[in-house]
Amino acid sequence: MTRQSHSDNRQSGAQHFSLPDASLTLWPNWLELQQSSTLQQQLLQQLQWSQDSIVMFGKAVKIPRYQVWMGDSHCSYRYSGTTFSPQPWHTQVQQLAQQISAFLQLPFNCVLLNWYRDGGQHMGWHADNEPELGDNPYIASLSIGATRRFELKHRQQPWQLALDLTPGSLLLMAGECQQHWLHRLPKQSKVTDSRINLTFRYIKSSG
Ligand SMILES: O=C(O)CCC(=O)C(=O)O
Ligand SMILES: [Fe+2]
Repeated sequence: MTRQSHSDNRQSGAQHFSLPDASLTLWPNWLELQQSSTLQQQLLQQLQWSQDSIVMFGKAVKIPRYQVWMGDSHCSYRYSGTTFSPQPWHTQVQQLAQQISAFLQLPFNCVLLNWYRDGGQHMGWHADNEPELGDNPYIASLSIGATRRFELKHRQQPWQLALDLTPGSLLLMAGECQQHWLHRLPKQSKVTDSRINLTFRYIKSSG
């Protein structure tokens, strides 16, 4: 009997969710646990995390998590009235982008990293539908650290879905997901461990 390598197992574990107006696929063990925890330590120590502010009702409010925007130099990103220039690629993160590109057969040139210190930190309902991402953007979301719930709800219909994003899981949101659905990472006050999520994206270069 031959032993399957980890990379062969990745694809076989795919879970596809057939939702109206969206395509969602989850690979629960895309990274091994040991790889996830090494990566988490590196990213926590080596990246310049910042707790940005956004303007809400005319007031600057700190967002309830820490972020890094990273990628190719043309990948600026406008979010709640502020433009973020990308930090240059961190070697490990760039390698991950290349591996995920090869695995999914899709190009990625930038990534938003979110660090949730504990279950009190969160992200509210939104869609990743910024114009620079183009029509029907595909987004690959890699999670490491604490398991957190990820929720989706349809914009017009009473349809909802909740997933547990475990460490090492890779979630692909594609199709018309960002147009018709919202997603969030709710507070989970019982969760005491921290989590990092990387959402790999593709921004076309203008001109
Ligand atoms: O932390 C997560 O799983 C969600 C992140 C997310 O939705 C985003 O970065 O746009
Ligand atoms: Fe998002």
